[in-house]
Amino acid sequence: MMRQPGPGAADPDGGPPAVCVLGLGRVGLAVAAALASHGGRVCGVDIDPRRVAMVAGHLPADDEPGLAELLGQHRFSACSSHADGIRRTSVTYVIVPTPSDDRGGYELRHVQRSFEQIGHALAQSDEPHTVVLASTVLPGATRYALQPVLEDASGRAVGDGLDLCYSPPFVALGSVLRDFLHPDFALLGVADGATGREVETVYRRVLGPGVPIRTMSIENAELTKLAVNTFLTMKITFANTLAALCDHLPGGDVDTVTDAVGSDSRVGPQLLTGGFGYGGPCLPRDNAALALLAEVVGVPPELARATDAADRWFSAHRAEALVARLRPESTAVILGAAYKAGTSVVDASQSLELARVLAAAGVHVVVYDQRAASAAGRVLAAAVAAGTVRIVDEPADLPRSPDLVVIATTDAQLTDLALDLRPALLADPWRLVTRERWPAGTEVLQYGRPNATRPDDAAFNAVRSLWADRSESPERIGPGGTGMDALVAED
Ligand SMILES: NC(=O)C1=CN([C@@H]2O[C@H](COP(=O)(O)OP(=O)(O)OC[C@H]3O[C@@H](n4cnc5c(N)ncnc54)[C@H](O)[C@@H]3O)[C@@H](O)[C@H]2O)C=CC1
Ligand SMILES: O=C(O)[C@H]1O[C@H](OP(=O)(O)OP(=O)(O)OC[C@H]2O[C@@H](n3ccc(=O)[nH]c3=O)[C@H](O)[C@@H]2O)[C@H](O)[C@@H](O)[C@@H]1O
Repeated sequence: MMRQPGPGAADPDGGPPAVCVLGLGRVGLAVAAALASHGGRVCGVDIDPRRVAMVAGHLPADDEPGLAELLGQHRFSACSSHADGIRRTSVTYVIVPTPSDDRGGYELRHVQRSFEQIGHALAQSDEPHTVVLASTVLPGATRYALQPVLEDASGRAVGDGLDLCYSPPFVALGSVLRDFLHPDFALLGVADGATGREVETVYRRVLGPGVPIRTMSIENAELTKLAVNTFLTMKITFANTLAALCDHLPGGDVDTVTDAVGSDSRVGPQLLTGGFGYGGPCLPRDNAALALLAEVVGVPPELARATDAADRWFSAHRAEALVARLRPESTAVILGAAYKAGTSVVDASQSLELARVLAAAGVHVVVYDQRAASAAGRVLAAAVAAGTVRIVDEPADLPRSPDLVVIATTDAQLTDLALDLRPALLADPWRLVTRERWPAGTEVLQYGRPNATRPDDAAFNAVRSLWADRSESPERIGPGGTGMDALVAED
């Protein structure tokens, strides 16, 4: 094939390397905008024309803080042609979906397709190029499943003017720009010691001098990404375990405990808030992937599995407890449909799972979310069609004095709304309603604190039995009393 010289390698203004970002989704669009905001020329490419149109400001962008202001800047362009985007740049970031597969790993078909497209574009040029995978994958995938695709399609070998790196961002939805530009560290996996220089140059410019770049092998970087996410879920689940223990302790208060535990610098305070369990497009799937890797190489997978099993157990147990408090035909309002405050994303939302459980028990459920109502409607389409769940985005459409209100996310405006509704029972998993605001006539249930408005002697008795005559100790204290061991064993 005839190779054409590409204009890619150097920026015409003599600036930092020009970057192509393949995949302008929830993460890619903001990452591309962040790269362009710091002086580099960036060309985004997406197979979805609506995402391409967002870059020029022709369509409203995602509701990421700061993103709208960065669209339409002259250094940031987008197109639908992989060849155009790649040949005008010297570094290509790939941030396309890697959905979970039925074993718990990540599907690679979108990344493979992207690597083919990059390979075909690079086959036409002799210019040096660096390909950086940023999507979440299992350790080994980049080198063993994806590098051959790139080499076959380009007719070039990695190491010979073609660099391959793995560099996933640590960004949470709702703060992608901030997290990308100000991370605790940047993670850079390189094919061998001599590669990755172009990416380091990009990072040095974008991230500033204070951010360490952890450069390591591709496989170590793949594992590091997975390790951070799975460690975070373990931390959240640990906080939820403390919350469930505090439910049964006279005067228990999970925030007092986690504040103190988190102030130990070996532990740290972040993601140590007991609440509603973890959801979203990322965290719920990463333990399954780590467990799969562990199992395949013969390492105990139980730690990762137990985290997920405990998370599911807490959700199911909390939902059952609410169902037990309601009669069929009762009305329940769930405030917040997204997996966390500040986003319209409903993937693996704990709130929608609760809606399903309550509706299945015959409760009339109304879910409120200003941003996520339409996405929630798609997820709960069957229940909405059956008339068991109603989804609204206007406070005026909420029923007054329902039997139950649940404040599902930490969105500040939901607290006022919950109080206005004057429910009989108010479930406040995140303990957002301060005691002086508890409305008269409403029973308030806060996860991680004993039910102060209706003290439950049975819960305290469970603790007292620790010191009772062993013959009187209830079975539930013994192993298996919660059914958790069965859950782990089933996985
Ligand atoms: N959502 C999150 O908070 C985070 C996600 N990640 C990882 O980043 C990756 C992407 O995630 P999201 O941005 O959430 O996905 P997304 O689904 O929001 O966006 C992916 C984009 O890629 C585009 N695309 C698919 N195939 C393409 C191709 N061949 N060429 C060009 N564009 C293509 C799609 O049209 C879509 O716009 C996943 O691996 C995810 O695990 C990493 C950190 C955070
Ligand atoms: O790899 C990824 O995709 C990303 O996954 C998470 O980002 P995200 O899922 O957007 O959101 P988080 O803010 O971490 O929250 C995740 C879930 O944990 C819950 N959570 C969070 C904090 C906490 O203390 N307790 C708790 O239950 C939240 O409500 C939410 O459901 C990580 O925070 C990012 O660093 C990572 O890059």
